[in-house]
Amino acid sequence: MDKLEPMKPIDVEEILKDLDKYRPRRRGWTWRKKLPEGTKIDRYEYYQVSEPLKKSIPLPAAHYFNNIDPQPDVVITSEIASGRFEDDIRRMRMAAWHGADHIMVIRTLGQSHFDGLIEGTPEGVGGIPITRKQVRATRKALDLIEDEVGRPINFHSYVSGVAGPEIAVLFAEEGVNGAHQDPQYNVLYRGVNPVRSFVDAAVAKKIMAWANMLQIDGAHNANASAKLAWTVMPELLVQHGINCMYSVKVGMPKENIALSTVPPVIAPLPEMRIDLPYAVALRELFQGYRFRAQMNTRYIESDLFDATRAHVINAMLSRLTSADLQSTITPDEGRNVPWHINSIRGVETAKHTLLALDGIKKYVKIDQEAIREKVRELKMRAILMLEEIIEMGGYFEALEAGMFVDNGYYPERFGDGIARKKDGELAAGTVVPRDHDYMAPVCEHFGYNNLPEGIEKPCDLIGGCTFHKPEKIQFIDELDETDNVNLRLQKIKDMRSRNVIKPEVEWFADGWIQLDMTFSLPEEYAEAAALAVCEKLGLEEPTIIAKTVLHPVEGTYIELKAKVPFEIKVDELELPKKPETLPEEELFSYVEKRPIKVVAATVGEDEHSVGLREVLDIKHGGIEKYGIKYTYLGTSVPPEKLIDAAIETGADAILASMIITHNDVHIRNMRRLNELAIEKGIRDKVLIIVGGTQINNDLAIENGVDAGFGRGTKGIHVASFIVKRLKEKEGN
Ligand SMILES: Cc1ncc(COP(=O)(O)O)c(/C=N/CCC[C@H](N)C(=O)O)c1O
Repeated sequence: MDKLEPMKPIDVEEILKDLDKYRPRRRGWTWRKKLPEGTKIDRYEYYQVSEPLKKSIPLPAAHYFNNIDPQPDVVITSEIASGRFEDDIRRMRMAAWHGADHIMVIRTLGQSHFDGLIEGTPEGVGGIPITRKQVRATRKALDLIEDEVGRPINFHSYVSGVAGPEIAVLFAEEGVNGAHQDPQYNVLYRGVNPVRSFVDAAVAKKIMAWANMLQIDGAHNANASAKLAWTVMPELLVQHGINCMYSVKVGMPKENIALSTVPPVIAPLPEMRIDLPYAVALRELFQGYRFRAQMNTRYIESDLFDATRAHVINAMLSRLTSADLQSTITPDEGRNVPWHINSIRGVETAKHTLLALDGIKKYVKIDQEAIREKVRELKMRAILMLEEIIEMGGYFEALEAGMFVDNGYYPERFGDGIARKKDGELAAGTVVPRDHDYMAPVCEHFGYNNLPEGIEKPCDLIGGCTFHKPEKIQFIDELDETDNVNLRLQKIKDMRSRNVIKPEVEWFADGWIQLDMTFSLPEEYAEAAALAVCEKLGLEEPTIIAKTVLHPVEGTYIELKAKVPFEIKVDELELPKKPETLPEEELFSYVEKRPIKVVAATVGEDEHSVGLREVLDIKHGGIEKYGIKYTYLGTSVPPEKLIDAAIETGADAILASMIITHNDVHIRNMRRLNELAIEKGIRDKVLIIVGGTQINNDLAIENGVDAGFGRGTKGIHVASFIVKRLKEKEGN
């Protein structure tokens, strides 16, 4: 398959075909192609955008502006890790269409403790088992997806754990474009021996540098682990410094070294006043490096709205300072492994906020004087901490003394840091000094290597290594016949062959749905009541995933997930009838011969007019475009007035917009219009057409009018209906 069928799901079996022969089309990271300042998109000016996509899904409000879908200059990450790569691939396509060009896959739980590579396609827990087959299939799928959207997509995972160097080689061989690599992560959060971690990191970083991979460091983990994250701000600067310098010393170019920066706090703290000086200090200290911004997972609760607000603030911080990547931790990380919808919501939030703040620095500047003192203080604290680390004898000694992730605001110390023994922890004593005659005939190998004189590259000694002779790569297909993608695809094939479907949240037809409900009960009763509702609905495994106390006794909002016990037969689905439209030429010529007049208004106490104006005005392709003349009476017009106007103007049709449906007021207004037209003796002379977001044709006809148009109605739909009816009544 050399390209995706536009309106067909990705065929995973096609992806898996000839995987042993697949070679990555490129190596290394790709940045977005920035457009010049003042670039016009439609009639609007932008200052921080990049080349547009060929295919994409714009933001919800784009349809007001000719459906433009500007792409910010900043790379946007979608973090995907359902545990099944065949479903991850589908979500990657969704995310790419919404504007993500950096796909990051979390690894299955504990992969950092596997001391070798794993093979095949087992299902993961909390993330995907990174294996050669999974990496290759995913990169091959991303090739197709990037061709479909028209922009390179960066595939990213993690080089850590006791098999870090092996993972780095795998990624370099398979064209992975970016990876987290920070030895401090191994030490502090995976309990790997410090010396082993740093030696492995040097080996891995050299390979990543050769593959031109972007590196993200692990500083964010400190303020995602500390009890009070703002207190580790000085340490974050130190951690970034350690990993940056170590990476430069190994030979990594600065433009490939991204500092992973997440804001230390969140509301109810005055987050911008605390986070902004930190963000400014970081960018001043690390000029020339890259910045990967990300909201702080530390504070993500299960409230999607709160997580989204945090996300907006973080992207705003990026625009007020600078960012090269904006990572979108899915807002649901606080409640379950990311679901499709929440991965997409995360990408939309980043894109929306970055566009909303496009060029904001033209009007809003940081008052460098006002912020100077705070920035200076943070730098001083970090420098003092570095000096003390040196006095303690260096990094490993400071580590043993528990200097890191201590909750004291340095130099304050609480003594609750994470201490790791230089000669202890996982894989202690496994670093063996290289003998004088040590020689490894492989390329990009860090450190002492007693190579013979005159060879062009080390692997010439063995006729090529896997970096220069990829045909030497050993591709293993599957090792576990009970846990692999072929078995999982069986279920998908079976359902597709029977043309049945189930709802899903992360895996194909996994059966899960999300419900929310509100009870006028205190929270514990509301939770019990919500579960009871699910039981009565016959749903399985109802589980509460979030709740909001609206008031201790007045009300509680509950969100649940539950499984549906049935399948839906796709063939039996009744698709809503699309409003028929006549060819535009036919509309123009009919109205030219037979002039049409309408009266239009938003009836009742309804002030919404945008939708109706779109249906009327030539600017939006409204009925005016076809020569139909309209008299617009405005908003909150009583039905009586609309009928009188129809009589005065001899209108052929009445267009009544009804957005408010509270207490069925829209239904009462429909019936009223019909009754009044009958009373005034014009019912057979005038078409009554109603419209609104909650309106549908059946409802309209049931309540005595001639047609009802819902969300997304355009002028051509209404013009076609009027002309069709007049033709039926008066002949051609
Ligand atoms: C420097 C480093 N190395 C390895 C791993 C992963 O390591 P394991 O495979 O889980 O052992 C991590 C993970 N960070 C948390 C998730 C990513 C976050 N959502 C982010 O986008 O930054 C890490 O930070």
